[in-house]
Amino acid sequence: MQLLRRNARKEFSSLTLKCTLEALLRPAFIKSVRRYKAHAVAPPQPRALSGKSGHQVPKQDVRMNSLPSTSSIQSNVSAESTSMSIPPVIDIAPLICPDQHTQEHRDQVISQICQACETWGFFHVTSHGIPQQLQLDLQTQMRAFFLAADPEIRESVRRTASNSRGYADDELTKQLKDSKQIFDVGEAPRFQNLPEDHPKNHVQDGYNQWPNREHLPEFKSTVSSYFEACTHLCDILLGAVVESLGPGAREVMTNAFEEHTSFLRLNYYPVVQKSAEGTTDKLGISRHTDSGAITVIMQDGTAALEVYSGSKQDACDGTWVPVDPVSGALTINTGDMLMVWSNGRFKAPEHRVRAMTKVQRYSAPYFYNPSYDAIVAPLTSWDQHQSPRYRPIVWGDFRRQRFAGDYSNLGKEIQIEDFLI
Ligand SMILES: O=C(O)CCC(=O)C(=O)O
Ligand SMILES: [Fe+2]
Repeated sequence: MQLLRRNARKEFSSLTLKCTLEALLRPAFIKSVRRYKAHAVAPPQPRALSGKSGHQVPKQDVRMNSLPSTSSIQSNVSAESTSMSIPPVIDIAPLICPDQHTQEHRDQVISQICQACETWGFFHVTSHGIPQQLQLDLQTQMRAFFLAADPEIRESVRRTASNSRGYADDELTKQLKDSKQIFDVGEAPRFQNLPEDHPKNHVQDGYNQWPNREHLPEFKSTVSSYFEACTHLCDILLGAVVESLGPGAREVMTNAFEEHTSFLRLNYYPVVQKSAEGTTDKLGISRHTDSGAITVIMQDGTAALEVYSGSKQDACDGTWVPVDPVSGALTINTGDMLMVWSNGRFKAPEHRVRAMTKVQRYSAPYFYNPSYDAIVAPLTSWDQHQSPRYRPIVWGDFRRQRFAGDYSNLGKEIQIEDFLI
């Protein structure tokens, strides 16, 4: 583990912001236990698990994509987009550079994050420490990969039923084919002196496949750097919310993420065919919740992501609310595992992506997932009045079943509701 972290450290040597650099290098490359301690913060007051806590999600209509096409990221996001952004925008500088802020500031930020997780399950973060240049570089590589004229560049890394990592253009969400193409990559291999596809480097999700260096020389290093930066950001975000989940939660999470199985997905949404009215009934991604703990989404400047304001899975009691990109921010959402750990207090929001009818879109969600053998069960000590609402889940089993459903239509896909007590 330490060795891998040390290799990743090299990737950041070009970062310039001192605070960012320190934040990226300091805790993420030492053992998880110490990572969380390095960011230890006073717990915010636990909030009651009640529909009345926090603000209510206002109802509003789906807003159609009105942003111009952009080839570069957040800097091109229009003012119109940001003013419509309803999930909160949280400046997390006090978490990224704790030495430069007071404990009070850190506590404020943590309580904002917890409130966002309890209500929307979505928020945007600024001052997150991931350099804009790295994001721009990632977008350049995404375009180079997905738009490469030679299809063999993608075909050579196509994922299979036994290897979830690589390229796909046939992803299913809730048994529906998404109008997008993806490339998935996970943690660097354990044995770096052996090829990535060596059996010793196979994990449950498979192994990383990389396009030929001759065609895309910067792809692997850029994607790997961005992956490590997201891991570090998620360590910090989880470290922030964990204190509010009661005594013992930090240790549980620390153990659960010791051998994290996170993966980064590169999404490309091509322009789909539309009707004479200029609309489509297709979706970039159908409604779903993310199955892991936390997702960090880098959106390009094109609005299409929406969160459901309704109360129930697959219900019709809410509306689709835009989660438009915010200049300089990354978009964060909570997933099923954090919802289970928090015993339903933090929401795993249903979200979807509209299909592109005018311009193509790119996004890069990083899914922060626990160890395969982590047993995820409700932590109830933060509210003694609650009994567990979910049965314990072995993350690796849940993940395996979800991937099987994403890969081929198995009928009803496993959902977190199946674990409700
Ligand atoms: O493209 C986006 O903005 C979000 C993607 C997403 O929700 C996912 O890949 O699970
Ligand atoms: Fe998602």
